[in-house]
Amino acid sequence: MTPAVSTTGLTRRFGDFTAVEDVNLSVAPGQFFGFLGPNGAGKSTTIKMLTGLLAPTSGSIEILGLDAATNPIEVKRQIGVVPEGLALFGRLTAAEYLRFVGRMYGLDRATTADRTHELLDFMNLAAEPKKLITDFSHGMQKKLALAAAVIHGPKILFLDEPFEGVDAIAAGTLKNMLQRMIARGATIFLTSHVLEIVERLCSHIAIIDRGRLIAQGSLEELRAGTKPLHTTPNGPSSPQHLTLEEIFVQIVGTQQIPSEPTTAVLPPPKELSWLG
Ligand SMILES: Nc1ncnc2c1ncn2[C@@H]1O[C@H](COP(=O)(O)OP(=O)(O)OP(=O)(O)O)[C@@H](O)[C@H]1O
Repeated sequence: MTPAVSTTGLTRRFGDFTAVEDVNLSVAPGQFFGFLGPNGAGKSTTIKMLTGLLAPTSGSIEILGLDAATNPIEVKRQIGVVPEGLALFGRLTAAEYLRFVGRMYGLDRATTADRTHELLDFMNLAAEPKKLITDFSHGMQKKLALAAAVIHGPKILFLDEPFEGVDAIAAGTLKNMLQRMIARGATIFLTSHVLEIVERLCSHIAIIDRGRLIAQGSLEELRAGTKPLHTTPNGPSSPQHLTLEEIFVQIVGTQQIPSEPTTAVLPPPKELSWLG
């Protein structure tokens, strides 16, 4: 089966510093994929390259079998992105912003209006229609960024630290949306430095440390430590027979694994029939 995302020898240097080195990732369609690693490991740099925001120094990226370097427009049609900095337009209202994004993706006016309405409702952002995005809380901005990332019904969604600074209720709404997309066959690639988030949501995981991929596999394989973990040929020694937590503690060098916001409260299910 053609992978949803695959990279070969993906490398990014900033001057003399190598932020991402020889990363070979493979994400199958329909996977909820967690890209885990401590601060500064290279997660954002990798996701920026996967989404066309940053050019690799070397190596290649394929999205749904398309070479990302030679098919940038087609790739952008198939993906949605919530980047680290959210990249919203602060002087617009949420509805104005979603309408703008929908039209940018080539949706017709009626479809854009319908989806804008549905998404604002789903994300509980419909109560203050005149409020400017700049006056939104961080959690509201994250929800809006996710709404904008899915308005065109992408097959793959990339999220850089989607739960960072988000309260339990907003986190519940975000998770609800992501699980809905997975149920409809979409692929999700999220970065996090929080083991708990990745363990709870993701079916497959890769772990990056100091720019190098040190593990990749299904959650069960990595948790059990029964299957040798994938390592890059010249990478660090294979962390075999360790649980995911032990691997992560080894990387981060502390038992103080950051914890997720408290239990999520899911809003009642609503229909977003075009999603996924
Ligand atoms: N534009 C840049 N110029 C120079 N160095 C950079 C640049 N962008 C990232 N880096 C460096 O590359 C390394 C990886 O950064 P990156 O943001 O990818 O890490 P991360 O895993 O996403 O970390 P965090 O969890 O803290 O967001 C860091 O040492 C960072 O300082």
